[in-house]
Amino acid sequence: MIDGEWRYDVEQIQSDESGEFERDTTSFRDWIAGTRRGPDDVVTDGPEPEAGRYHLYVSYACPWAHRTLFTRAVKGLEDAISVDVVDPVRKDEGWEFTSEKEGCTAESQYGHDYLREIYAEADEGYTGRVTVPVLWDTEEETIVNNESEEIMRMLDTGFDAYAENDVELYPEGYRAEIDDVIDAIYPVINNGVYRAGFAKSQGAYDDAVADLFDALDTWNERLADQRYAAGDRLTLADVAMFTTLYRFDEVYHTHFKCNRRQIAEYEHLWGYLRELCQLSGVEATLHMDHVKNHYYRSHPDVNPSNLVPVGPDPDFFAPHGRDDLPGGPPADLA
Ligand SMILES: N[C@@H](CCC(=O)N[C@@H](CS)C(=O)NCC(=O)O)C(=O)O
Repeated sequence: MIDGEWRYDVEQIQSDESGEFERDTTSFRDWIAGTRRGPDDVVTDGPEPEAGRYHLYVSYACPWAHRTLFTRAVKGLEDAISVDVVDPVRKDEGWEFTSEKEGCTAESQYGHDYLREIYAEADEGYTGRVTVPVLWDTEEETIVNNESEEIMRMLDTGFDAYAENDVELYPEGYRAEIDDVIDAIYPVINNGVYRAGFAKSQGAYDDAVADLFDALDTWNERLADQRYAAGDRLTLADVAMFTTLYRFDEVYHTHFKCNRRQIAEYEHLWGYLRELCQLSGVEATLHMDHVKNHYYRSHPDVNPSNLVPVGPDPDFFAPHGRDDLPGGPPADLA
């Protein structure tokens, strides 16, 4: 979108001169009062946390949006924060609301047909990409924030008064480690799969794949005797890791050519992924049909046939075998 106008001529996949995928930075970056940005950084101004005031726009397909849904689910914030779900397939008009399709909803605030209209509600001269997730403030009628890493922190740290579950994902004593893990895995794992899949040169692809599998090898070893990404407790670091691992074998391995190994071939990463899928509330956030339909049918440059592969159909609900490791899930999620 440029100056509030939807543009059809913008490159879907942006890259630099070496062929390396370049992700735009997001532009709505406000914070809700009382939430925690970092170990020593509690937000003092901004809109107040309230039940029923904030609304999420998500795609079930998107790993970034999935972070916000996962956080909302494990905290038990479903009644406090409402959600609209876009059509998984993104075509020329961008993210669309098609309530007749399985798992999709109408746009509940204004009855809009496209997510870009929500961006225009927030800023009629908006210039930038129209991405999910979006955290919407129904009182101020604007976008609070459209950066998943920040939204998950806000949902975790600002809404305990309205949460059904006693789950803290950014607990004292773990915060520096959580931040380190989130920062470390972003370029090589979370964005690493995109760097591989959207590379426009062999060199950029080779570098991305090498970084990605080096990181997965390291994490597989680390998770052999460590239950979660930042230690013995479930934290935001796991949320960040999870949404990429969940899509890996079905999508990134094939569609993004991250095919040195599948997650199912890594004993500890695979058990870890299964354990997270099996936490109470998480299954409702898993929509592999949306995931596969989105990736294989929304990137004509990468998959011109638009065909969606049948497999490999991993069994995320097979026993995970991690109960003997120190630590474990919060009681409300066991
Ligand atoms: N940095 C953002 C990235 C969000 C993002 O790129 N979302 C994708 C879907 S997976 C999107 O909406 N892409 C639309 C586009 O780039 O035009 C975040 O973490 O929230």
